[in-house]
Amino acid sequence: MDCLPNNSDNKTLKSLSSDRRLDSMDLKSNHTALVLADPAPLNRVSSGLLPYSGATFSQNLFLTVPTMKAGILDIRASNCLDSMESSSPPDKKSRDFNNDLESTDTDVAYRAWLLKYPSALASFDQITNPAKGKRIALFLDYDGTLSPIVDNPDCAFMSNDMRAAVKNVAEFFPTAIISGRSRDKVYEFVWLTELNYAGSHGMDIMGPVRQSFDDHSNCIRSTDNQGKEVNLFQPASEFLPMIDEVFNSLVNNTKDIRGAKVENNKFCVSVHYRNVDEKDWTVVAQRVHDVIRNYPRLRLTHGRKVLEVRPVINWDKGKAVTFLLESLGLSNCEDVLPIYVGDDQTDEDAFKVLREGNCGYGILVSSVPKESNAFFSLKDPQEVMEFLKSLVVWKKTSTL
Ligand SMILES: O=P(O)(O)OC[C@H]1O[C@H](O[C@H]2O[C@H](CO)[C@@H](O)[C@H](O)[C@H]2O)[C@H](O)[C@@H](O)[C@@H]1O
Repeated sequence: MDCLPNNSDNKTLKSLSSDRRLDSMDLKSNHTALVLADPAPLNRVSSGLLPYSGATFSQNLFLTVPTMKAGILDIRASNCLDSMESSSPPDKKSRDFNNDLESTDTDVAYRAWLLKYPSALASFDQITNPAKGKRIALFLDYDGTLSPIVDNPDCAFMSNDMRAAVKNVAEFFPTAIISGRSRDKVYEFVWLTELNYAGSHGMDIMGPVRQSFDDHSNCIRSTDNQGKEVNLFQPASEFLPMIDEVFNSLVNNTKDIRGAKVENNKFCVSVHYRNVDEKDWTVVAQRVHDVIRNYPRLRLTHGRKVLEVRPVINWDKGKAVTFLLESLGLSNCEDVLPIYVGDDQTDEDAFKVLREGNCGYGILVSSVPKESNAFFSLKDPQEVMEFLKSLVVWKKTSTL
């Protein structure tokens, strides 16, 4: 693993950052266009942001998913330009291509977008005023939120400054990390015992012991790294052997594709194509399709240059937020203001829960205009850090 040590600072991380490229590519598979790219910025999205659409929730944990026609993988992301500038700065090719006029256009579009999703820094009072007399509960995504996006997923370290900011904020507010990564992996990156962790897009939650959860199916007692008794909620535990099997098949099926990387996130699998030559993206999609077509109980979603294979269950980051609020005894909206900060498509489920519950705020981390269920925005992880620091200052000086 060609990674720098865990204490690498932001400058070093920036040098590891990936190139911004034109990412759109239509992959024709029978009648349906397969498109691999980062989720599209606003001006490039035509309809539904969800890559695999058509799934509906049934009453229980399982999703009802329409049968996939053989040979058709319905990934409905639109053609898009990967312009997540904060995490994927332009490479030389793009810089040459982009002239000053385009930058100005981008700035104008971003400023216009900020009217709809105001900066959480500029609107700090708007966020904290309703929090007076309430407890703020903080939920943080990891990749692209606490650490910049880099080429090698094993090297997505957070800076020491960010770690200190998260540690400080967690002293004042109950704080949880909710990541697509396995819980163990995200803990290895964050390395703070003061937090609660949910891995595998919320399908692996470690939280405080709650007697009331003892009868909850899929909730067991366990111990954390410090030997403290905790509750472990793993709603997809029965999928573990299937996920391992699929992981091995995906590794096997993609091993000849230069740059492709398959990551085992315990209850889901990520297939990264960030480092794959664009001309081979079709092959990546086809190989993933070839594997998962044999598993009707698995579905495919789409993140930042990553295809995510996950169980068809009625569980996501939004459900994880609700579960954690309950676990932490913070589910009364009258007394609690939850704030969720995230950058990815999977974070939209959490933004939606807060928006629809009229309880708390989603903050989208993005340097490009994107449609979102969040209320506010922050440009990049650097701004996330400033926001966390501001919360601490506000709490220390607040008299309420
Ligand atoms: O929910 P998150 O904590 O945001 O995790 C989502 C995925 O993040 C990681 O992939 C992304 O970040 C990598 C490192 O910067 C980058 O190389 C990759 O292109 C991104 O998609 C992680 O590796 C995945 O397993 C997570 O599902």
